[in-house]
Amino acid sequence: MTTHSQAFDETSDVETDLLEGDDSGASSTGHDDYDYDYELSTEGLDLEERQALRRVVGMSTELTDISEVEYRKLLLERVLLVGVWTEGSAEDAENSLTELKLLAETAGSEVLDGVIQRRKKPDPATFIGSGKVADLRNLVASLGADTVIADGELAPAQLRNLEDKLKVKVVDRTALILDIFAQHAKSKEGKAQVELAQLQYMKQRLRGWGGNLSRQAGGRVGAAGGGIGGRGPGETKIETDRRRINTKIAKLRRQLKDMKSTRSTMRQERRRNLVPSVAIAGYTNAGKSSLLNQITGAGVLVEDALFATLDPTTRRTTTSDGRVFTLTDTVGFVRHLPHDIVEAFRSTLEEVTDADLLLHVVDGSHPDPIAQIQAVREVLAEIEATDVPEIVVINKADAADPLALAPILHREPNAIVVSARTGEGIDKLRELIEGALPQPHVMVEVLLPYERGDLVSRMHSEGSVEQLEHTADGTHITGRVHPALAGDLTPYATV
Ligand SMILES: Nc1nc2c(ncn2[C@@H]2O[C@H](COP(=O)(O)OP(=O)(O)OP(=O)(O)O)[C@@H](O)[C@H]2O)c(=O)[nH]1
Ligand SMILES: [Mg+2]
Repeated sequence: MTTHSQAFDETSDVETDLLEGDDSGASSTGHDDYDYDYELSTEGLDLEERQALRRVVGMSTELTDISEVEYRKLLLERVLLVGVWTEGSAEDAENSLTELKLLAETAGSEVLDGVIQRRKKPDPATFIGSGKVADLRNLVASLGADTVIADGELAPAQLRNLEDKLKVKVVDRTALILDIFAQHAKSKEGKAQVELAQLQYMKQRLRGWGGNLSRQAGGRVGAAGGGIGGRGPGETKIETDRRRINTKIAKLRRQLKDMKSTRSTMRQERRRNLVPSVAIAGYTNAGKSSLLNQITGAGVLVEDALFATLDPTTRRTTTSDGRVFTLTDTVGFVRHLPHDIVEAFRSTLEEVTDADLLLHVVDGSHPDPIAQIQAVREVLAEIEATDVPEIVVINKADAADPLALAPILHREPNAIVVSARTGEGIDKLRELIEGALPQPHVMVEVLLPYERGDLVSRMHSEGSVEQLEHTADGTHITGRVHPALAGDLTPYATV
C-alpha cells in the first residue's frame, strides 16, 4: 500500500475535519452542509487529490494458479470494496478496508480493488458522495465487478440508491458477515442462530423499503389507513412479507430456546459438580481454537479464515495437581459485530458470561492489536461479561514484533505473551490459569477406606490434595475441597 499511503500522509497533517471533495458542482448534490465545509476546509489541497477516490494498493486478491483464476471466475463474485474514511488515521482507514477484504475473501469473493473516500460522514443518500458514485460506476465497469461491498452498515435507502446508480449488486459489511456466518454454521443451533440474525436484518430492510413498495394487487391505497388492525385485502406486500418473517422468527426463537435449555442443563451439570470453566474469547482469527488445541490437544478446526468457529467446543483438562476444569472455544468477535448476530448468538455467548475465567486472545502480529482488544471489550460489554476475571493472552509471539507487544503489555497488566503454534509461554499460561481458577477452600483431613476409591479420585479432580498416605486402614489424605465435597467426606473426617 506504499504509494497511496504517501498520498494519505500528505493530507494527514491537515485537520481531521478535512473533507474529500465531493462534487465540484456543489449545490447540485443537495447536501449543503458538506459543500459548505468543503469550501472552507479543503482549501490548499490539490483539486485532483481531493476529488479522487483513492485506490488502496494491495487490495486485489492474489491469484497465482491459473486454474484457480478460472475456477473463481466461474463460481465467485468479483467484488469492488468501497469505504468512507471519517475518523482516525490513514492507517486505520486502510486497516479497516484490509479487514473488509479478508471478510470478502472468506465469503468466497475475488476482490478486484478497494477505494476509500474521505468525508466527514457517509452521504445519507449514497454512502459515498453522490459525485463519486459516477467514478465508482466507471471503475465497476472497467474492472468487470459484479458486486460492490460497502465498509459499513448501509441504510436501506443507501443500498437501493447505490444499486440503482451502479447497476450491480451492493452489499454492506453486516450482510457480508451474516453471509460468512451462514456459510460456516454447522450445528443445528448455529444454523438457527444465523438464520435468526439474517431475518432480523432483512426485516429492518423491509421496513425501510415500505414507503416505496407498491401495494398488492386488489389493495386500495386508503385501505391500510382504515384503522389499526384493519388488515386485509388492502395490506401492502411489505406487511405480508414482514408477517411471514415474524412467524419464522418466532419459530426460530422457540427452537433456540429448546436448544438453549439442553445446553444450560449441561452447564448446570458442570456447575453442580463445581467444575471451574474457562472461556476462550477474542477477535476472529486471533488463534482461539489453536490455543484450545495447544492446551488440551483437542483437534478443533483451525483455519486462516475469519469466523472459522461458530459453535462452542468444550474440553476438559486438568491442572498440574489434577483438578479438572473445562475450556470452551467460542465464536470470534470483530469490529462492529452486527448487533443482530450478538443477539442471535446470545445463548452461545453465555459460555463466556458464565465462565469463571476468560482467556481474551489477541493476535500480537496484527497491525493494530489494541483496536482488536477494544472491539472485543465492546462485545463483552454488550453481553454483560465484563465482570468475568480476564487474562489477556497475546498470541502469535512467533510472528509478532516484540517491540509492538510492549505497549499492549504496558496497558494490560494481566497479560501474557504466548504462541499457540510453537508452544512458547503455554506452561506459564497454564500456571496463570491455575492460579486464577476458583480455589477449593475447605480444609479436610480424612481416612478413606479402600472401597471408597471414588472419593479419593474426587479429591484429586475436584479439590487439591496436599498429603496422601496409604495406611493399613485406608488412604489418609489432607487437602482442600469445595463445601459440597467436604459434606460427602464428613463421615471419614479424622479431625
Ligand atoms: N504464526 C502463528 N500463527 C498462529 C498462531 N496461532 C494461530 N495461528 C494461525 O492463525 C490462524 C487462525 O487460527 P485459529 O485458531 O483458527 O483462530 P480462531 O481465533 O479460532 O479463529 P476464528 O474461529 O475464525 O475466529 C490459523 O491460520 C492459525 O494457524 C501462532 O501462535 N502463531
Ligand atoms: Mg476458531
